This record gives sequence, structure tokens and C-alpha cells, in this order.
Amino acid sequence: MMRTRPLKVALLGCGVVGSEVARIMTTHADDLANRIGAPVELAGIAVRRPDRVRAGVPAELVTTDATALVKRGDIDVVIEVIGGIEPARGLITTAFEHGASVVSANKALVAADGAALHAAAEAHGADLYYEAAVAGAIPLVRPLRESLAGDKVNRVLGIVNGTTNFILDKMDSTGAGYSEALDEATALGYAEADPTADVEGFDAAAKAAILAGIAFHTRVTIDDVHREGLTEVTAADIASAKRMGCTVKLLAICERAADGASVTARVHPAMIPLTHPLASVREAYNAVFVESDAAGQLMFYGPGAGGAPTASAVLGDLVAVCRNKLAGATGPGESAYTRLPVSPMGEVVTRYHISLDVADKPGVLAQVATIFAEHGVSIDTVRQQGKDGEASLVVVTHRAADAALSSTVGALRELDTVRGVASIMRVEGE
Ligand SMILES: NC(=O)C1=CN([C@@H]2O[C@H](COP(=O)(O)OP(=O)(O)OC[C@H]3O[C@@H](n4cnc5c(N)ncnc54)[C@H](O)[C@@H]3O)[C@@H](O)[C@H]2O)C=CC1
Ligand SMILES: N[C@@H](CC=O)C(=O)O
Ligand code: NA
Repeated sequence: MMRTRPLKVALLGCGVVGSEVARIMTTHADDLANRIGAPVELAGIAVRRPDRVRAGVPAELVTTDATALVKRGDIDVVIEVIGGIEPARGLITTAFEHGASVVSANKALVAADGAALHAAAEAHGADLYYEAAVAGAIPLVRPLRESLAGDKVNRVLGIVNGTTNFILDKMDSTGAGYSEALDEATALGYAEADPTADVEGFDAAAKAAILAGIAFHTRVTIDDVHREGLTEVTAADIASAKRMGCTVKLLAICERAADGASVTARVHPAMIPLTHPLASVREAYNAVFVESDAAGQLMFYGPGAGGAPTASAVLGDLVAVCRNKLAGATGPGESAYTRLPVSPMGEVVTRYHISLDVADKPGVLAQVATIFAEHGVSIDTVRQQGKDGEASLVVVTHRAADAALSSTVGALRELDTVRGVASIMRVEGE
């Protein structure tokens, strides 16, 4: 039976995501009420710039005082789509203290301080949901937290940043320049307020931290995630990948160690074979593989960024949180009981593509091969291209520890015949 008294919702932020949340809450009000069992009322919208015209947003609901809004006392759910650490963290904490549950899309905050936020929610009998924080519209947080709660997840691997995937896709398929592609991604609402977060891999690293924590039932913060962004990827890397039958993607990879005693989490560009399903993920789409003991391999795919897709995930959480409120219950909180430590990047084992500029004279190849052998890194293939006394040597290795590869590269740089290390890229998905 439908409750007539509405559940009151405060919306913090009315930008790309917030404006879509407000629009869908208004246009789908009847369906939302039927699905929840009570009407949901948008009771206030906190904005920073009230002068900005927002189509379809009732002017009387708009305020610049977000703190007063979350302290009102009659708010059941706060939706935080401001982004960043402060004031978002303070507002969420205040919301819990005043009895509200919280839905957030803020990966930066959850990856930095998720444990404290979960503790605050639990202390006040409230919910903290953040499906939109990882891979936009794609259901991933709740499937990991709930549907896979009976299984043992060993690996999560995928593309979790729409902006960088959009840039790489445009560079690869249309030959667009990096800045042009980034501007387009920003105009389409995919990029963060500061797109450095996207291109330097901070956004993907935040998502990797959240995924690793939930998947392995431990605590992982963004500081535990090895991070390399897109800015070092050159057109030559992309061309070299093509020659190998590969493409370049920015990947997030979270793994349980073979002995089960630790986990790793990393974000970096990588070459993947064109035959791998991740190679065909275009534009701002995301795709994530989850590998677990009982289920085997699962693939999650869909729009990873953009106002309406992200609002879809926010509204899904809103419905869940409202249902919990009506039932007088809360959903699952933090599950970090395994306390598995996060190992450093040096312990990660994978394959590498290394491009060296070398002198084109006899014996160089043997010298280079010896350095690899001395560091225990086995070579799979070597390709050499010479011009004007200089040559480019492309080495692809078998699987080796990241620390061994770093020492190898350090020793290669010491060789007189090695003029420079043009690029080092990991090779994944084989
Ligand atoms: N745009 C996207 O595709 C996705 C965004 N997200 C996350 O959603 C959140 C919001 O992102 P967008 O909507 O894209 O950003 P946005 O920059 O378009 O919107 C944020 C809005 O919050 C407002 N704001 C800032 N401080 C405020 C304050 N103290 N009080 C009230 N309003 C304030 C800003 O003026 C802005 O309008 C971020 O955490 C972002 O990481 C998550 C998934 C996808
Ligand atoms: N900037 C992010 C938005 C969604 O999380 C991205 O590009 O993926
Ligand atoms: Na999601």
C-alpha cells in the first residue's frame, strides 16, 4: 500500500549529474512513488551559482546554503553530486547526524575516506550508497556488494574512465588530437570539473580503490593504488600497438595475490589484443570483468559517464535507500573483515612492451638481451627498425615482476648504446 506522506530529498549540486537527477525525479515521480511505496519529494536543491538558469528546476527550491538544507531535520535522503572532498564530506556527515541517508556519486571522496563515512552512516542508522561513483550507469557496486557476496572474487579488470576511453578511441579511430578529444569529452559532460583527474588517472584510481575494497572485503584507499595516466601515451605507442594487433586502453586492475594473502590495485595504460572484448569498448563506454571462484567470468558493460546515465545509477540508489527507510532497515554497510594488505606495484606480474632508441651497430641486440636475462626478464619477441645509424628496438617480454622490469630498464639506460627508452607499456588481456 502506498504511504501518502512523502519522503523528502535534498539535492546537493545541480551540474551535469544533479540537473539530470532533478529532471528524472520530476518526470518519473509517479513511477518512483509506485516502486518505493511512497512519493518522493524534492525538498531543496543546493547550488553554488543560483543565477544559472536550470530548465525544469523549480526556482523556489534553490538555495545556496547547503549546510542549512542538510540540517533541516525533515530530510530523509541527501543526494550529494557536488564532487570533491570538502564541503562534500562535511555535508554528508552532517546529513547522517540529522537522520538522513546519503546517495553520492563522489568517487574521490569515497576512495579517500570511505571507511569513516561508512562508520558515520552506521553510527546514525543511515545508508550510504554510491553506485554512480564507479562506472556511471553500470550496476557494479551493488552486484559486488550484494549479488556476489556469497562468492570469492579474485580479479576485477576493466575500463572505468569514460573521458580517457573517449580520448583514446578518438585518437585511434579518427586520428583526432589529444586536446581536441579532451575538449569534446568535456563538452559532452564526461570529464571531471578538473579533467586532470581523468587524464592523470586519479578518477580511475579512485574507482579501482572502491572496487578492490568491495571485491576483496578489505580497505583500499586511493593512496594504495598504483597510478599512471594517459599523458605519457604517444601517437607512436598507439601505432606500435596497432602493429602488434593491439590497442591502448587505460585499465584498472585489482587482483588477489596467488597465495590469497594480499591484493594489488593499479591503473595504467596498457596494450590489449584487438580480439579482447575490452578492445571494442568505444567512446565513453566502460566495461569491467569480474572473475570469481564460483561464477567464473562476468562482464559488465555500459555508459560510464554523462549526466543521464549517471543519474540512472543515482536514482537506483535513491529507490533502494527509500525502500530501506520505509522498512525501518539499512542496506549493507562496509565489509572489510579480511583486512588483506595491499602489495606494492613491484610485486605485480605482467608482460611489457618496451621501445628503445639504440645505436644501429653489431652487438647491440646481444647487449640488450643480456641485460634482460641478468634481471630474470624473459624476452618473447624483438623487432628492430633502423635508420641513419640509429635503430628502434621493440622488445615484448614474457610475464615478469614489475620490480624486475624496473631494474632492467634502469640498467638499459646505463648502456652507451641505448640512446633512450622511448616507452614502456604493460601488455594485458592475453
Ligand atoms: N559527469 C559524469 O559523467 C559523472 C560524474 N560523477 C560524479 O558526480 C559528481 C558531480 O559531477 P558533475 O555533475 O559532472 O559535476 P559538475 O561540476 O557539473 O556539477 C557539480 C555542481 O556542484 C556545484 N557545487 C559546488 N560546490 C557546491 C556547494 N558548496 N553547494 C552547492 N553546489 C555546489 C557546482 O557549482 C556544480 O554545478 C562528482 O562527484 C563526479 O565525480 C560520477 C559519475 C559520472
Ligand atoms: N569523469 C568520469 C565521469 C564518470 O565517472 C569519467 O570520465 O569516467
Ligand atoms: Na555504477
